This record gives sequence, structure tokens and C-alpha cells, in this order.
Amino acid sequence: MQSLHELIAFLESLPEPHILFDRHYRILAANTAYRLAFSPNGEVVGRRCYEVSHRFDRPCDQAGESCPLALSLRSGARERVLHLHHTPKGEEYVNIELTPLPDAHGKLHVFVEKVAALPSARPRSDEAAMLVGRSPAFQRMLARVARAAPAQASVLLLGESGTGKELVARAIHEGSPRASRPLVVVDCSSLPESLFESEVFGHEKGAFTGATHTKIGLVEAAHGGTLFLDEVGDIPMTMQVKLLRLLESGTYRRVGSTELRRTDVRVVSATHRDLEAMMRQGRFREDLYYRLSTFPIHLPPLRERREDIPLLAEALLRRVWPQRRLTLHPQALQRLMVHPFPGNVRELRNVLEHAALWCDGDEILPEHVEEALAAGRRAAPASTAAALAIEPDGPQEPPDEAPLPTARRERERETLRRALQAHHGSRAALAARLGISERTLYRKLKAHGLLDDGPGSPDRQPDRA
Ligand SMILES: Nc1ncnc2c1ncn2[C@@H]1O[C@H](COP(=O)(O)OP(=O)(O)OP(=O)(O)O)[C@@H](O)[C@H]1O
Repeated sequence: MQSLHELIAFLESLPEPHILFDRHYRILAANTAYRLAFSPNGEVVGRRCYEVSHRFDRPCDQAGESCPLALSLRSGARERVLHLHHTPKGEEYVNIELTPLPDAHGKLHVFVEKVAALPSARPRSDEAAMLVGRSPAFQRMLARVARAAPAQASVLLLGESGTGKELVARAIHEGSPRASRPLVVVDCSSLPESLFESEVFGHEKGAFTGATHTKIGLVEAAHGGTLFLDEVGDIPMTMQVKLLRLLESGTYRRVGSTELRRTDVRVVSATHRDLEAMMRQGRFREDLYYRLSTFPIHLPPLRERREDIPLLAEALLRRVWPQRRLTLHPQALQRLMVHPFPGNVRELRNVLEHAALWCDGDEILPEHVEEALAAGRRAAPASTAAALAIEPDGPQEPPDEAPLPTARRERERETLRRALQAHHGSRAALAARLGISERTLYRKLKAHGLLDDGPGSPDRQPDRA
């Protein structure tokens, strides 16, 4: 008993929430950090852990969640799982680390559980940056995010357009020891080759015509923090070797300078392309690929986590119309549940935004959703993209450098021109309707000389949604 008292006193000294419980899930002790975080108004000692954390009436593994106690009883070792916990602020993703404490005979009677809020999913004042979802596919992805965040390893985010790669990159940065330093986003697809090097690595005064002053590069601006290379598959071949040097040795040269400079950045990159295929085709350096993808994370498309649509819809409605208390009629939600969403969460957000425009009251009705989906079809009939050669975002997307055959190019131009004429919303909405990313749309408009006709101002860069 003496040792149990000592253990409780020790847990009390820890800043993170900890509880001690027996093999029957009964909580024997909880430190102040745990009480404050999870049960400020009630006693937890004597209750079962699953009642406190999940409001379940049975252990988590009998309610469809993983149970660290069951895992530890089986393995006899420390177990880590990701759980959605009830807190006074609502549900919150937490990392659970459960350590069994064997007695003198090696029997497991007592367990210590440490509960650490996941920085990436913690409810924040900046609700727009919060990742929403609780499907198994989403939780698997989030568990990898939680693993990767505190480390230094380069992370490669792989997923279709609109699946939340940029949100995840921010979550990784915020969950890392670099969170107080800058997160610098480099949109590799919108930087023409000529600009890429001077933007990323900086340039000296007089390095080229127009270089009237010395400019620091994005890698320098990110010193101590995280460099997020979005659409990394679009990095020109000539720049790939310079990026590799940065990753391998932390060194780079400004354009127009021979001086080797040093920076300390963690690299997170993202792409919707199939980099392995690009590598096989000789369009992406193998050594760079392995450097970037120390820890790959796949972001599931929305069609593989349809069960998240209700939760996402609720959160997105709050984001797009914070001043209204909009809800979805059950049939309106049903309609969304069967839509394929090639544009993923971004498309869902756009459809909701559009549907809300049709809704006078507080409840979005099925006809409002129909109207929003039909508007999408008018701008880009379901078959349009394929029939008229708009390449969807996907691993198979050909590089922009590879010219399309003339006939297809013509058809693509015509499709885009017509879509632009029929569409009166934002460029983001048009992209979602065409089933391509906003950046891809931007590139295609640029390539076809249609930028001036596009929604938004002529030379607008893709919006960050
Ligand atoms: N899990 C999620 N929870 C809440 N919002 C999300 C989630 N995933 C994506 N979003 C929202 O969807 C939109 C698109 O997300 P984001 O820009 O991160 O996607 P992306 O994968 O980087 O797309 P692209 O490849 O086209 O750049 C944003 O408005 C973002 O806030």
C-alpha cells in the first residue's frame, strides 16, 4: 500500500493528466491535471474509466473502440491508442499511453494511463483550422499525424485534392516543438521555374535583371520552423537537386551567390500525384523521394469516410455561415451521403455554402442541396470532365509540362471557357465543380490563356480555403 501511496503522490507531481486503475477498469486515483481536464465537477475515483472518458456503459472494446487495457492485458506491455474523449469542452482527440505495473510476481493488477491532448485536433479558438472526423479511416490518419508531429522526420502527405493536406500540415507543425516558429508554405505548383529558385532560396542584389535588392528565400524565413512544400510533385527537375541538398545538409545558396548558407527547417510536403510513378518515369528524383517520404501519411478521400459527412457538414456550416445557426434536414443530409464528392471536403464545403444561399430559414432542405449540386453539374456536367478532357486530380494526372495532344487541348480549353461563362461563383467553387484542385484549375487557366476570364481578379493566386 505504501508504494501505491507513493505512486499516487508521484502522479500528482506530473503536469499531464494521469489516472491509475485496476484490471476491472475501476479508477483508483487521478491527479489534479486529470480532474481539471476531464472531470472538474465530479469525483472520478471509484468510477470506471470508460464511463468517465466515453460516457459508455461498457468497456471501449465492446463499444467499437480500441481499449488500451484489453490490449495491455494481452501483450503485457505498454500500449498507445488514439481516443476521442469527453471533456468539459466537448469531444477531444487524445493520445492514451497505458503502462502496466506488474507486482512482485509479474501479475498485472494496476495500470497507469497518461492522457495527452493531440495538438492537431484540440478544439481551438481558430475553429477553421480544426480537423473534423471520427471514422476509422480518419482516426488511422490522425494517429499517424500524432506520431509524426513531435518528431523531426520529413513527412509526405498523400491524398486527392481537397482531402485536407494543408490542414494536416498545419496540425503537424502545431504539434511539433517548432510550433512557436514559422510555418512557411511554398506552393510549388504556382511558382514558375524561373521564379522557384529565387523565391525558395533567395537572391542577391543584381543576381538577374530586376533583382534590385537582396531578398531572403522562404527557406531562410522558415528557419527554426517548418517548410511546407505543397504540390511537391510540381518541383522542376532542376530544382529537385537543390532541394535534396537542403534536406541532406541543411545548406543552400542564394541565386547570385556562391556562399553556402545554412538553415534549420523541418520539411513537410504534400502531393496528389503518384510520385512513385513519376520516379519510374524519370520525372522525380528517387533520392529526393526517399528523403521527403520518411514518414508518409495517406489522407483518405471523403468517399472512404462517408460516415464523417454529418459531422463535417455541421462543422463546415458553422465555418461558412458563423452568424447563422444552420442545420440540415435529414433528407438533405441523406442526399449528401450518396454524392460521390470527387472534390472531397472542399467540394462538400462549397456545396453547403451554395445550399445555404438558397435557404431562408435555419434548416437546409433537400431542394437546397439539389440546387447546389445541380449548379455544380451545370458548371461541369458529371461527364464533362472526362468527355471534354479536363483531367481530374489524381495520381494519373499528366504533368503540365507534357503537352496534351492538340485535339484534346482544344477540347479542354473549350470546356474551361464554357465552365467559366456558366459559373458565377468563386474560383474555388468552380474547381470543386470540375473535380480538380484550385491550383490545377489555376494552372490550366493560365496554360490556356483564360486567366482574365476567370472568377476573381486576373492574376489571383489560388485561394487558401
Ligand atoms: N478533416 C477536415 N476537417 C475539416 N475541414 C476540412 C478537413 N479536411 C479538409 N477540410 C477543409 O476542406 C478544404 C480543403 O482542404 P485543404 O486545402 O487542406 O485540402 P488539400 O488536400 O490541401 O487540397 P489541394 O490538394 O487541392 O491543395 C479547406 O477548406 C479545409 O478547411
